[in-house]
Order: sequence, then structure tokens, then C-alpha cells
Amino acid sequence: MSSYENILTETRGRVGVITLNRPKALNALNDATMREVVAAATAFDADAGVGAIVLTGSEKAFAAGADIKEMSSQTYDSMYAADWFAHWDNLTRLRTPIVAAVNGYALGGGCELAMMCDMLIAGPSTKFGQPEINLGVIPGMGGSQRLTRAVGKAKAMDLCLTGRFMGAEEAERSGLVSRLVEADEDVLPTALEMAETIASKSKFVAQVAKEAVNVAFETTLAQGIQFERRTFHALFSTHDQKEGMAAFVEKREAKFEHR
Ligand SMILES: CC(C)(O)CC(=O)SCCNC(=O)CCNC(=O)[C@H](O)C(C)(C)COP(=O)(O)OP(=O)(O)OC[C@H]1O[C@@H](n2cnc3c(N)ncnc32)[C@H](O)[C@@H]1OP(=O)(O)O
Repeated sequence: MSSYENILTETRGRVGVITLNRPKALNALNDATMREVVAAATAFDADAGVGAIVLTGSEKAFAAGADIKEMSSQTYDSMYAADWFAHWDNLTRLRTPIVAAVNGYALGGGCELAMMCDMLIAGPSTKFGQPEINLGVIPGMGGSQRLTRAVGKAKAMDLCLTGRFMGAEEAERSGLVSRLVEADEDVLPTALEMAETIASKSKFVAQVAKEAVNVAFETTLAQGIQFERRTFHALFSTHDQKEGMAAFVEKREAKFEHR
């Protein structure tokens, strides 16, 4: 296990695991923490031996938001000059699928960080929210945009304008959460199992599948369908398409070589 200052990282088989580790501040996301998260995830992304990443926090908090103490003295000039939060978004440009394993508070930047991941697994104690309005600001890390795409205008308006917390069941019903597990202690094992399943596939086909789903958020339906069809055609130039289909016909397990 290698450690940074604010996170822990380890590799379990073909899964890279990043654990937020600022327990005294409920994993509040200061700039240093997010630089470490992006650096660790980028290293996993570049590692041919890693097919999926899990990002998690503690049982009490995935993350209680961006670090308010770090932000409170900022000015418009300093925020603008540093383009605050711009580099945090680099997480969304990685190609390896990322599973967020979420327990406890996922508020403000914590909710936004979970939404930068590709799938969310949550436990019954999880509380999502965009309470920035209570601090005199609005979400600044994509919350008003990604939450709206995930749960629709009605609920996003409700959460961003009242600042109320949304429980795990409501989050699952609303489409924010991929899987709601029965007990908080099942969150990480379920996320790891999901990540291991993804990592057992062809790495680049999983990456292409992620890209195709994400294209749906950026284009018209016709453009998205065209992207999907052409990408589907292109996969017939790969070893893993030949192997995957041959394995089905020969009634055996596929041995993907990620090429
Ligand atoms: C990214 C943007 C632009 O979208 C903006 C944001 O993310 S703004 C932040 C949004 N998040 C919040 O507003 C939540 C703030 N935290 C809370 O409301 C509460 O801490 C709580 C409801 C999550 C938990 O309450 P409780 O159990 O009573 O614990 P506390 O004593 O409040 O907290 C323990 C400890 O953690 C520190 N803490 C908690 N959240 C943050 C935070 N976001 N930033 C910095 N520090 C945080 C809290 O101050 C306590 O530490 P001490 O002061 O005791 O040292």
C-alpha cells in the first residue's frame, strides 16, 4: 500500500483503490487532496494492469464537501487566477471506469466528486446534497449540471435551492445511484466486485463503452447513434472481438488480451 498525504492507494488484482483519508475533516476536499486524487487516478489509468478504479471515503463521510476553511478567505481574483476547481475536473477525462463507493455524507464537492465517477454504489446511511446555498454560493464543481442530468430538473432544483440532504433510497429512485446495498459495510465489497467484473473484460472495450455512454450527454441522438455504430464497426479490427465471439461459439471462457 502506497500513501499520499490525504489519500491511501492500493491495487487489488486489476482494481486500483483510492481512499480519501482526512477523517478529522470528514474528508473535506482541499486542493491538495484533489491533486492527489487526480494524480493517483491518472497513474492507475496509465497502468495496463488496472482495468477499473474504486474511489471511496469512510463510513461517516465519502466527503463533506470542498474544504470551506480553505475557501472562506478566497477572493474573486484569487479564484479566477487559480481557475479554482478546473483541474479537479481532470478526473472525468480519464478513460478507466471509476466506481464511487459512497457511505455517510456526500455533500457539495463530495456529491460532485461522486458524480464525476461512472457508477455510484451507496449504503443506507448515505446522504447526498448540494448545500452550497447555505454558504452563500452555488455548486462550483459541476453539481448544478451533473445532478440535473442525473436526477432531472425538479429534484436538482429542490436540492440546489433548499440545500436539503437526499437519502440513499431517494437517490437510487432518482437515478443517481447504480446500486443501493443493504448495509453500509457492503458498499466497498460491492464496489470492488463491480470493479473486478469490469476489469475482467477487455480493458479498451470497457473504455470504449464508457466513452459511448458519455457521448450520450454531449451530442444529439443521431450523432450519438452514429458514434456508437462506427465504434462498433471498429471493434471488429481487434483481437478481443475475435476472441470474445470465438469463445462464445466454442462454449468456453474468453481470454481477453486488451488489444
Ligand atoms: C465544491 C463546491 C463549490 O460545490 C462547494 C462545496 O463543496 S461547499 C461545502 C459543502 N458542504 C457543506 O456545506 C457541509 C459542511 N459540513 C457540515 O455541514 C457538517 O460538518 C456535517 C453535517 C457534514 C457533519 O456534522 P457533524 O457530524 O456535526 O460534524 P462537524 O463537527 O460539523 O464536522 C467535523 C469536522 O469536520 C469539519 N468539516 C466538515 N465539513 C467540512 C467542510 N466542508 N470543509 C471543511 N471542514 C469541514 C468540521 O469543521 C469539523 O472540524 P473542526 O472544525 O471540529 O476541526
